[in-house]
Amino acid sequence: MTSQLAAEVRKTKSSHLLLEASDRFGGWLSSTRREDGTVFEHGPRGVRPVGAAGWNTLNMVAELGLESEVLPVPYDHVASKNRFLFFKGKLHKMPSGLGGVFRTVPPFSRPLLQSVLKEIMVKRGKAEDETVHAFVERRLGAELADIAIDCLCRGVFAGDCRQLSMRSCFPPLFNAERARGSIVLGMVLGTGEKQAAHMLRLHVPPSDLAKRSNKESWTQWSLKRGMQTLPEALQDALMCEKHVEVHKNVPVKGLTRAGSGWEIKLEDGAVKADHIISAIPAQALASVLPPAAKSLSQHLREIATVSVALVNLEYEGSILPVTGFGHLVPSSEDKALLGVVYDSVPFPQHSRPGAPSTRLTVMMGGAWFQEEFGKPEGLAEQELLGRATRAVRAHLGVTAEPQWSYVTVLKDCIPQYHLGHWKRLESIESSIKQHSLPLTLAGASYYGVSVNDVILSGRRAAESLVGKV
Ligand SMILES: Cc1cc2nc3c(=O)[nH]c(=O)nc-3n(C[C@H](O)[C@H](O)[C@H](O)COP(=O)(O)OP(=O)(O)OC[C@H]3O[C@@H](n4cnc5c(N)ncnc54)[C@H](O)[C@@H]3O)c2cc1C
Ligand SMILES: C=CC1=C(C)c2cc3[nH]c(cc4nc(cc5[nH]c(cc1n2)c(C)c5CCC(=O)O)C(CCC(=O)O)=C4C)c(C)c3C=C
Repeated sequence: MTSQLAAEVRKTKSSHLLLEASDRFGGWLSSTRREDGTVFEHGPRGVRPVGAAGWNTLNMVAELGLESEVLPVPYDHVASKNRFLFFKGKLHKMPSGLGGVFRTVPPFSRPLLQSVLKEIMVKRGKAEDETVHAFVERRLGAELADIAIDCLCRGVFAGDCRQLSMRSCFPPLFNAERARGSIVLGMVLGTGEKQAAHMLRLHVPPSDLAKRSNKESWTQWSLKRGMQTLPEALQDALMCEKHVEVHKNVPVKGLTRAGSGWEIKLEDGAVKADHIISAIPAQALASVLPPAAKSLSQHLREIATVSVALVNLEYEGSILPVTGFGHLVPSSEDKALLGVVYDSVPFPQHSRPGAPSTRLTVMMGGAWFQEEFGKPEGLAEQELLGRATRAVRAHLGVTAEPQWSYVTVLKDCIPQYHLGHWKRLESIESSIKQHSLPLTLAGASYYGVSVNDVILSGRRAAESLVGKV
């Protein structure tokens, strides 16, 4: 079958070939659509419409004809205003709005404003990079670092803020300190010409949909039939293109140099390419590069990933004691339990019509996966389901049994930008240059893990080649 594919590919005049190892496109964008209309997300569930990267994604959504599929969550929605922490056995609403900044909001022992004002006086750091925890502890105090930032890193990277790099995970805040000596001043005054020029280079004029997101102050959006709709629509659009071929179930097994290009080894057969855009995880790329690219492979292998155990739950009726986007759990409270998303609050349209129901997603593991669960392979679903429902009972007081559940282990699903990630990226880029490899990198392993970042990285990779076509 595959050798037939290799022969077919050689025969066609396609100038662009997309190869996907698995039986579906979209990677971690994965949604279950039940026959009764319920949608459960097993990967990302909301995309932020903010900034050039956010507009770029919405422009693509519009171009793919998905405007009518968009489910926006506006600024004044309860899911935008209410986000919780589970700390010392209790749920706490995170400070929001002006009131939340001036008042002391438990579990914090002083108003956020006090920490923010003090931040302006803190001396500028000198390190080339710093862990997220060290940076925030130095500038805003131990309490915010131990609780709020610890949670934030678990809810974006499923990662440990004591290992993650401030420079690579939160570049605007790192650059703000560098430019103005303070996060607060940097955010208020801007970080100077360098950043502005960078934004201009992005050149993302907003579509009507992106303008609408701005006008209506969306905080995030999803799609009526789930996030998986996006790669499906993209696949359909690509299949209509004359010079593009897309293939699934075709893992790239190896790469060797052939003249000025590559020979791509498939399971059975091979195809030739002038240039490769790699959108596979860094470690997967390392394992297919030729031995001559040993040092590049080594740097790619250093980009670690973590696994997440994800449990979707559906309960009969409206069973939540609070309403909001969900809650995060600091590692000091429970290392294994990262947080719970209250999916039916931001996206009630994904719930089955008729009788009320509550959909939750419990996420576990991340940077603590190995120490808490062992190897991700072969874990008992019942154990993970039990752990998830016990957390829902302890955190939310829900004693009912779920009427539907789905357990999955997402192995190596999220890259970790550990301390010194920027240096690794420099070594990777310079290795590609030094060996004149016709290779461009895209995807979550390098310059941002969000859906927006990843889509923008693909666009940039393609644009960098346009001159060569
Ligand atoms: C649980 C979870 C929740 C998340 N929540 C959000 C969120 O709310 N908002 C947000 O913006 N982001 C979120 N993210 C992050 C975001 O979803 C991911 O970072 C992003 O989808 C990664 O996309 P990617 O294309 O870089 O990588 P992947 O999705 O990993 O895709 C890589 C593809 O390469 C294929 N592949 C691998 N090896 C080969 C090979 N040898 N040959 C051919 N193909 C190969 C794989 O099969 C896969 O399809 C979340 C991630 C997870 C895991
Ligand atoms: C409330 C609980 C949350 C859990 C549990 C959670 C898990 C989780 N998230 C990611 C990756 C990303 N999440 C992102 C955005 C995001 N996540 C939550 C909450 C939880 N996430 C919220 C409220 C948001 C929106 C943030 C906002 O509006 O300010 C993103 C995108 C970040 C961006 O820059 O756009 C990513 C990436 C993983 C891997 C994960 C697993 C435990």
